[in-house]
Amino acid sequence: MLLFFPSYLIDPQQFHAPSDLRSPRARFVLFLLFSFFRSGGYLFFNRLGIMGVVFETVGVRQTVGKGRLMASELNNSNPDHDYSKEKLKHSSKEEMVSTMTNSMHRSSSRPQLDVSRAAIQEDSEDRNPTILLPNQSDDISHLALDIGGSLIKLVYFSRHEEQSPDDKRRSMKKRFGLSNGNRRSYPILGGRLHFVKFETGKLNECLDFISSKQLHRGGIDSPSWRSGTQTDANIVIKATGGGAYKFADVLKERLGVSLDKEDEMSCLVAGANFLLKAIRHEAFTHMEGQKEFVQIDHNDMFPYLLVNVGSGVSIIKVDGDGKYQRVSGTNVGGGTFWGLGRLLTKCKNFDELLELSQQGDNSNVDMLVGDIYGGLDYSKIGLSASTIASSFGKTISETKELSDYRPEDISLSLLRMISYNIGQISYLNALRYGLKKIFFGGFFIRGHAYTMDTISFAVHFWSKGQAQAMFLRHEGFLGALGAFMSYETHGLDYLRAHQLVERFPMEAPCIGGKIHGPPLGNLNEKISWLEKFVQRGTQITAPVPMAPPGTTGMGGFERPSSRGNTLRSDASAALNIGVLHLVPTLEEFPLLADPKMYEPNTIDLLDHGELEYWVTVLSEHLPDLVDKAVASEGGTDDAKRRGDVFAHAFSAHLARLMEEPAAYGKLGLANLLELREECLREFQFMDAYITIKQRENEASLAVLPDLLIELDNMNEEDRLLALIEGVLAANIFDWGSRACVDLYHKGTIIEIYRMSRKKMQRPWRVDDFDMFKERMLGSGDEKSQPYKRALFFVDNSGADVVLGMLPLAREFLRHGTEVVLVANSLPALNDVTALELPEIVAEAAKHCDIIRKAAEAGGLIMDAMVSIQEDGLKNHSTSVSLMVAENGSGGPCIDLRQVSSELAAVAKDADLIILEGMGRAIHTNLNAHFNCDALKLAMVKNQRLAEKLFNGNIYDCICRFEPGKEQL
Ligand SMILES: CC(C)(COP(=O)(O)O)[C@@H](O)C(=O)NCCC(=O)O
Ligand SMILES: [Mn+2]
Repeated sequence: MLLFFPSYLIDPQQFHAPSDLRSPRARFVLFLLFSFFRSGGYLFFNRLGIMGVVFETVGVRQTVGKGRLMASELNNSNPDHDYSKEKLKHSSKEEMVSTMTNSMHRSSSRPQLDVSRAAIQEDSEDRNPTILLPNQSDDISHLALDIGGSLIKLVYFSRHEEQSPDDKRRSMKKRFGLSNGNRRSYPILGGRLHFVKFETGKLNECLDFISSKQLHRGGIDSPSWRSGTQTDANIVIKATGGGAYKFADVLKERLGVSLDKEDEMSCLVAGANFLLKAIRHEAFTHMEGQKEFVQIDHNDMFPYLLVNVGSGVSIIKVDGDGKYQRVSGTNVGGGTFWGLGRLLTKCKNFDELLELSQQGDNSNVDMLVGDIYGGLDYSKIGLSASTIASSFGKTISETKELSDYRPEDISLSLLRMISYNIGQISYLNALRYGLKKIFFGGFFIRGHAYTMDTISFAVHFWSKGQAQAMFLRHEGFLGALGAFMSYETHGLDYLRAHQLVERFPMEAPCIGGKIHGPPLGNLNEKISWLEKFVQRGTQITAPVPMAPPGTTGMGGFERPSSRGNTLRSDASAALNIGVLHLVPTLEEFPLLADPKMYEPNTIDLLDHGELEYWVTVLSEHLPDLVDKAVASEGGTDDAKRRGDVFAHAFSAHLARLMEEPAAYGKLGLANLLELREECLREFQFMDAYITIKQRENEASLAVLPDLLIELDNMNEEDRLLALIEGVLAANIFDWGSRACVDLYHKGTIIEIYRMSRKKMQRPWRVDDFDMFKERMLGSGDEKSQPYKRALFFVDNSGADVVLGMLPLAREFLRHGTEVVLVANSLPALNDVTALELPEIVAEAAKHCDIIRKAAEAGGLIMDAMVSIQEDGLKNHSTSVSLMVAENGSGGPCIDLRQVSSELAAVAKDADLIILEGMGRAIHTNLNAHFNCDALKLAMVKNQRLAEKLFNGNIYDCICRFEPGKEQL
């Protein structure tokens, strides 16, 4: 059998030599590293565009006196571990890392690297700067209000606080000749849209909120606010809703601002159109407790009926952007429910009333068909005995007083009366204009399952299934969003779904869009808030106990089943609105064969069993992850505190999603895994696996030269097989897999390799190697055309990239194929990032001419080494290039609907993509089709997944080769 791994890999002593500094090899590696670091450093441009150089001295770790280093020892979460010593030992390296991460962790979101890069105006080469950040556009207003009868809705914009640390990559991109393509030259905001609501009766709370965040002045960080150049008297805020008239003077008095009043209907329509076009999972149906997101065809969106259920109800026929007609309305709306409900039940607020309805039985209040017909149906006209003949009808014929009725029953009766009525009137208007699509918005609905089911039922029943009721996740914010859109400088019109990323911060599972008390200013306040929340023993997602299913009149319809579901204690928290991150540089991956049909996730988490399984896997992984995260920040008390709160926050998200899987939009495994990374970043854990990654990189780089020699001694065919085996085997080093981490505790790296290698016997579980080989090497005498450009979607640090993907890349370079290593923009588990790759490649290049020349040609070596002299680079060799591109992701999977513009640009000339690892090739993209050839390589490191997808076993390997659609 072919021994792919060099013989010294079999000897643990040897293998670990680089770490224990005893072998000549280790000394050599140290020497190389030393000279590398001595001679150079990491180049950054800070946000002002001033070049800063962070020098680094030797940063290689020692594990002196250890003969046998368990893989798990790479984990520095060992309880005996002295974090402070570790910190001291590596201070210089960590300083560097912290320089990088500090700049990075100003962003708690998906990478917005390009956005900030584009902001650098000194860039004279970009004649049409594509994106201007808000700090270049003082005139952009940041707040819009919709002041309704019951609620005030705020939409405000916050600019990205961060500027990217890696402007060196920006210059690299230029060197690749990657232009920003057909970008626009008008300003687009790079930042975040926030959605917040207050009760109108608590206007002062709302004004305090605006004032403490200085939202009316463009936010605390705005240049005009800081410089004091803007006086409040000049500030004009867009506002809509009746309160914009009623409270104009109060706002002038309290904040000194004037309101520019926008027409309410225009705002509703503008808000709805924006949401339907720009947010992928905005609209959904809700029938019998089942929520299903609806894919809106932007080319076939109009006409539709928009029903906005606020205090009153407006029914608008929408024919296009700015084209609409208010065709009807009803005065029986949310205000009616709340007003009557308050009088009749003494409830203190809308949500309390809504919650009460959960335990109600309306048949105690409503007159049913059966009450009239002696318990019988009126079947001739299709009415069952339980049909509501008359809402509140029972209360007239009896001699009871109000106090004799249960508030719960009254509340439910009211809710049903109003919901059916709205559903019915909407249907009649849809019928009147021949419309099939009815979108319901407004805060009456508040994501309340029973309300939505009731409305849906009415529409479905009366239209005999011809019309469809759909709801909007941002239901209550249509008007405020429309008012925001009316600023001429907002630049939002052109944003599309792929440029928006919705993030759910810590408080999302706890409070939704509702604000209690003063805003949380900084991380510390957030942490304290969550700690209090936890201490109070508040069950963040406490379900309300439900009354046993009661009787009842069904108002012409059968009972909507969602009534049996649990509801959150705070019904308004069911509004699942995150913060919308505007990332204008994200693009759709251009090689997707059918972007409209593309679904990144392989596993459907709508299947409750799947969701439960994956949530359990992530929960079980949590303690270990917290250990790593805390250790990565030096194990300080502050880090421990952040670690605890992170665990609480992430658990709260998981609990929320278990309760309502569609709470944050359509949920796939990729989203769940990315949520974990985002949550870590929110608590400023920027790279939990940094130490592990560095150590594995060092160990792997040390053995790379011998591996290359061994490979070079093989014939072409054997080598190709060995290379693919190498990629598959090395994918076992995955700190996100429970089984693998357990393995690292049980054996040495080498033992794990051995096991992994044994698995390499073909046929693999999916084995298209022969097809791939034929495409690469041809068959018989017929040589095949080499690929022009291959995109390597790399996965993990250490052996995976160094001993797996890099040698494979080298083989392609040898064939004359240009290679782009595509890596994460932000850290996720032990995945290698685009920022880390140039250094790794530079190290590898020291042992290999092919890599060196190609990396020089691609500008990579210069990137990691001393001088970035752009002029010098223009004359570099004619060898094929090895390049690096960031993928735009900060998770272990990849959604190809939203990739960095850099990746989109390099993809245009690619004729092969290689997706590697479980996250990118199995959890996502297993079923994706491309216009170019695709090779999907991964080891399946989860038993259940192996069984489910491949009818196989854990550690099975997948080598799937798919000729591109255009080639077929
Ligand atoms: C997070 C991962 C997708 C990373 O795998 P990779 O892409 O590195 O091959 C994978 O480790 C995973 O699915 N882990 C969770 C399942 C488990 O622990 O079995
Ligand atoms: Mn990975």
